[in-house]
Amino acid sequence: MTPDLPLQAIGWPLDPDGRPAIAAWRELLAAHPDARPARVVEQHRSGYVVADGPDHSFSVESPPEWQRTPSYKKGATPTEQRAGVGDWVLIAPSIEHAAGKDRIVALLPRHSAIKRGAAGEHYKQQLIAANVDTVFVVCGLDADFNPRRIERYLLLVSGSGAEPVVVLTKADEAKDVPGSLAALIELAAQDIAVRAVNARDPDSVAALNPWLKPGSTAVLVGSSGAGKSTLTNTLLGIERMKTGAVRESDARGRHTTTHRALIPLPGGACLIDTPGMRELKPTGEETVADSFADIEELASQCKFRDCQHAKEPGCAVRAAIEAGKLDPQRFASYHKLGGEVAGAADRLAQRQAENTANKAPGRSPGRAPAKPAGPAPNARPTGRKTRR
Ligand SMILES: Nc1nc2c(ncn2[C@@H]2O[C@H](COP(=O)(O)OP(=O)(O)OP(=O)(O)O)[C@@H](O)[C@H]2O)c(=O)[nH]1
Ligand SMILES: [Zn+2]
Repeated sequence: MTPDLPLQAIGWPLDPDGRPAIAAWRELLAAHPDARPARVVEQHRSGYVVADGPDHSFSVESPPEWQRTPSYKKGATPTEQRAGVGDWVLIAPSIEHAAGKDRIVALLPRHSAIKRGAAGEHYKQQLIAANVDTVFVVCGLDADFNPRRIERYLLLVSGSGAEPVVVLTKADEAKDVPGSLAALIELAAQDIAVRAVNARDPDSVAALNPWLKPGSTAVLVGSSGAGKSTLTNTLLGIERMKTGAVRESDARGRHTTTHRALIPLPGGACLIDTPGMRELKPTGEETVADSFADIEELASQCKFRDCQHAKEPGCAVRAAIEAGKLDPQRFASYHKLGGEVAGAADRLAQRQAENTANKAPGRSPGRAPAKPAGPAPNARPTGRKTRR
């Protein structure tokens, strides 16, 4: 079987026999004999732009159930279950559209998903990118340098199925690169790669090549001005993204696109650039213990198994802080993020309970009980007290 070269160039995974590497994808393809795969490269409010090769992208219609407002009470598809940038979809000619526009007929299951909690009163998740192998957490070695924000990104990436790599830009202008690297020493202990680069210099950016193998997909996340567009340009070798320029709003004066373009790189990898994200709320699905394994390890040595690491005698965490072995700010971050994840997990569980209640036959939509059945997907940092 001839491999689908254009598809492979935008990340379509094939097994050695030339078949889609994921069994569920093969099944969906078999179930939709008239459809063909394409990858979402841009998401707009009205529909999607998909690609079936590195040089061919076109707009398609979304399924009707994705066009409704995502209200769980009305049974519309939740936002995170609709396609986002990086998703693989099956497309087929739309019957209503004589013009020949294709329509998305299926969303192929994701092998990874980077998500965050969306701003707003109601619990919502927002997909940042799907089917990503590597997440480059980009942070400048200037005034933007902030280990706490990096921790927050790493928490969101934990459990996504993608590998995080911390990319510190502006190394050429930084005064104290070793000092900044030392502030991230816990990451190295967790086997998270950290690379300091000059994003404008191709030789320096080549340090990221191990994560940019042909067929792989990487996403750049980081705050505005961190150097994501600069990195993209250097990797592309051309002036593609408008570096440093403020992205314009459309004619109606509002942003109607979530601009997250998927860009094929000359070396055969794909890159997804995200706009700078100001808010990084956990979804409640994260595992704080994974991102703070160093603190969890210390906590396992505390005298009391339900130690809050406050004033208890025999607290190994406080002892480590006092001995200068644990950064008190990292501990504060652990506490803060732990509380946020637990809060989001409660809201997620409540939403799931409401969803179940509304789907139950003979029930009119209404408020679900405050304490839902079933386990919350996550625990507070102190939640381990019952486990020892
Ligand atoms: N000297 C130096 N300047 C850099 C480096 N990386 C980025 N810059 C500069 O920093 C500014 C912001 O970089 P951008 O690439 O636009 O940042 P961004 O992350 O894409 O920002 P948003 O598009 O707002 O999300 C630009 O003026 C870049 O030229 C670097 O490694 N070294
Ligand atoms: Zn303790």
